Amino acid sequence: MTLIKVENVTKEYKRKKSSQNLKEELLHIFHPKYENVRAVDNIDFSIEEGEAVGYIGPNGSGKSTTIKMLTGILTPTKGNIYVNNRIPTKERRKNNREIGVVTGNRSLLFWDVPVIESFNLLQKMYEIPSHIYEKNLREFTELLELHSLLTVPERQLSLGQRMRCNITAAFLHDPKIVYLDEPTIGLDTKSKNSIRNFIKKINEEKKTTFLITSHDFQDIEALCKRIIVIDHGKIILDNHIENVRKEFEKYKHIVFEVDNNMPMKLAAPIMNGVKFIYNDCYYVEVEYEIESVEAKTIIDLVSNYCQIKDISISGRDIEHIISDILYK
Ligand SMILES: Nc1ncnc2c1ncn2[C@@H]1O[C@H](COP(=O)(O)OP(=O)(O)OP(=O)(O)O)[C@@H](O)[C@H]1O
Repeated sequence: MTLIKVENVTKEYKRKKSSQNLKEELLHIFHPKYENVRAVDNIDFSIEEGEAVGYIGPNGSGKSTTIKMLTGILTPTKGNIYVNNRIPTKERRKNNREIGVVTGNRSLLFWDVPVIESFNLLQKMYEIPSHIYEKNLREFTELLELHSLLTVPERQLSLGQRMRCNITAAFLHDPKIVYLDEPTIGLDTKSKNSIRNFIKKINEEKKTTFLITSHDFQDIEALCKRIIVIDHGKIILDNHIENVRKEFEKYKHIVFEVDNNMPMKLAAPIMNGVKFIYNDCYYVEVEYEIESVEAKTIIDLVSNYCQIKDISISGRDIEHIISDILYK
């Protein structure tokens, strides 16, 4: 079932025009001039129930604007958005009950009261039946290790602790869809892993649908099978990560563990599509173009010069592939 449908959506902001000189600046105080900024430009996509989709793009490409339209905070300038068959801006209250939103820079908790009090207030706001609330609270406290944090006010929590509590707050009412805007920004590896494991579990067990923006590609690779890439407000790619890898991956690396000190770079013949990246007494690293050379050819070549003890072959990570698509 399609849960999110975005059809030919454009969003323009009105922004005060900046002036070039003091005279113009003074004139603008009395007669301000405005210009339109097109943050999202005729985008189209749909997301099925239970999918976890990575929404990726450089700073200012239109990700947050899209999420704000999906949550009903902003109205599209053009086009249609349907979330669970509703127009979010027209049925905001109903929409709000079915979604959760987590952003790295806005909190769902009250600053000065113990975390558990914030959770209790959310239960009342969302009218969560007691048995569901208590079950979720118990489960999430366990998964995100919140036991010692529940009695502490938000202002006394570290960034990672605050994010774990915010994630809990966003999931207490069993939302159908969760928008995660930079959920692991500024966190250490342990906190990132704990949040990723939690999201993965909820996605798998409750079939919750996720749209995730993150500049950390490890979040995207850990959580999403599909990515949508937006640049200057336009969608430039919408595909499964594995398909993107297959389509755009041009090079692979082979690292050989060897047991002699042959200067490969000098000894091996120069081959088209093959580059010696590194070699010392123990390791040789080769980059090869997958279209023109086979891994076997390189293995045979290296084995002519060295005793090979171990081999590992790796592709380029998705971050580099996307960066090539965006910037080349
Ligand atoms: N309230 C606003 N008024 C005017 N322009 C805005 C407003 N909000 C965003 N913009 C502009 O719209 C464009 C898209 O911004 P948006 O915040 O959606 O990008 P983003 O992809 O979320 O960026 P980031 O990765 O930095 O969070 C930018 O050019 C931004 O300057």
